[in-house]
Amino acid sequence: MTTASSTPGRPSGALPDGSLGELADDAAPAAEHHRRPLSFVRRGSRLQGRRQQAWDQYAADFVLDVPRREADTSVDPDFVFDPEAAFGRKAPLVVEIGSGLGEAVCHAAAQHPDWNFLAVEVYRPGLAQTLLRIGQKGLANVRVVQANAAEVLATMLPPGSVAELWVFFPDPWHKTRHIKRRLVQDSFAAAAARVLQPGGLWRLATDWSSYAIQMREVGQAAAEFENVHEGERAGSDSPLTRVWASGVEQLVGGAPVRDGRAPVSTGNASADGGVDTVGGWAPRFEGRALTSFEQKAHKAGRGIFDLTFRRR
Ligand SMILES: C[S@@+](CC[C@H](N)C(=O)[O-])C[C@H]1O[C@@H](n2cnc3c(N)ncnc32)[C@H](O)[C@@H]1O
Repeated sequence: MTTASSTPGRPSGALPDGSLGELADDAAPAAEHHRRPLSFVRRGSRLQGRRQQAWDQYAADFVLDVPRREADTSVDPDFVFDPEAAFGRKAPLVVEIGSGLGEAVCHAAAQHPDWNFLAVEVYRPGLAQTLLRIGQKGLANVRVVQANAAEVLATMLPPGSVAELWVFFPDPWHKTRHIKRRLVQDSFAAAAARVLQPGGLWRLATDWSSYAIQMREVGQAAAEFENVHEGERAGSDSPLTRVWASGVEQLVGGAPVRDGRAPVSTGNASADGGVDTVGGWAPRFEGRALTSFEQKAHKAGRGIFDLTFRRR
């Protein structure tokens, strides 16, 4: 395996600073939807110090060299990943989308040396940090790819090749005008269904109630999935009821919402006055390491929502 391209490209439609700007996704034709980098804005890809060293030392063995289409995070739609060739063995494949600094994927890979793990992330410093962890832990069962998850799911992964798909703390895009950028929406569920094997699990977690509700709706609306915890943790046992009652999401940056301004999270009101009668929440996934994102959420007193859907 060779390293992924180290020359940052620019997605078509991107601004000179590499960001997509406010109008870029509005301008995208519908057919191009899955390959538009809607869910992320480009951040610096420069590596320094230990991260650069880790990249130099480990990228050749652990970073997938995928053919690109237009940007350094795109994947040529004709490219199909061969897990057996990449890992040198046949084993259940776990794919983590938006793996960040690699905390969850590397922890799980150390716990399950008999499984293969693929970390999908657009942020190069995050991947370099993941390589650092791979090296420190001496892991042989992790590969990483710098790529837009939507394309990985739509074309790169073979159908039915994934045993578990993980999406932990995806960017919440909580402002109403940004909600369309969220990763987990109907098109994502269809792509997840394509890659998961029958009986395979799609695990999700978020600390944003409005995203949690959206995830629950997306999963329950997809005919290919069943909620493993249908109806569980409803009413006073629901993390949603607790968050609604706590008012924690009525804060912006720790301060109360100013008059006339929308609360951070939308959709907080329900017809029955703030009790979640639907439920369907999973217990906290014990295989998920406590990432820095989740720690920050705990510190701020935010609720954590877990969901698990099974591919029919
Ligand atoms: C809030 S962070 C959470 C990281 C990690 N899952 C955790 O719990 O610590 C979300 C991550 O998703 C990545 N991301 C966002 N959109 C993505 C996409 N379309 N494809 C791949 N990664 C994406 C971001 O770069 C970011 O690192």
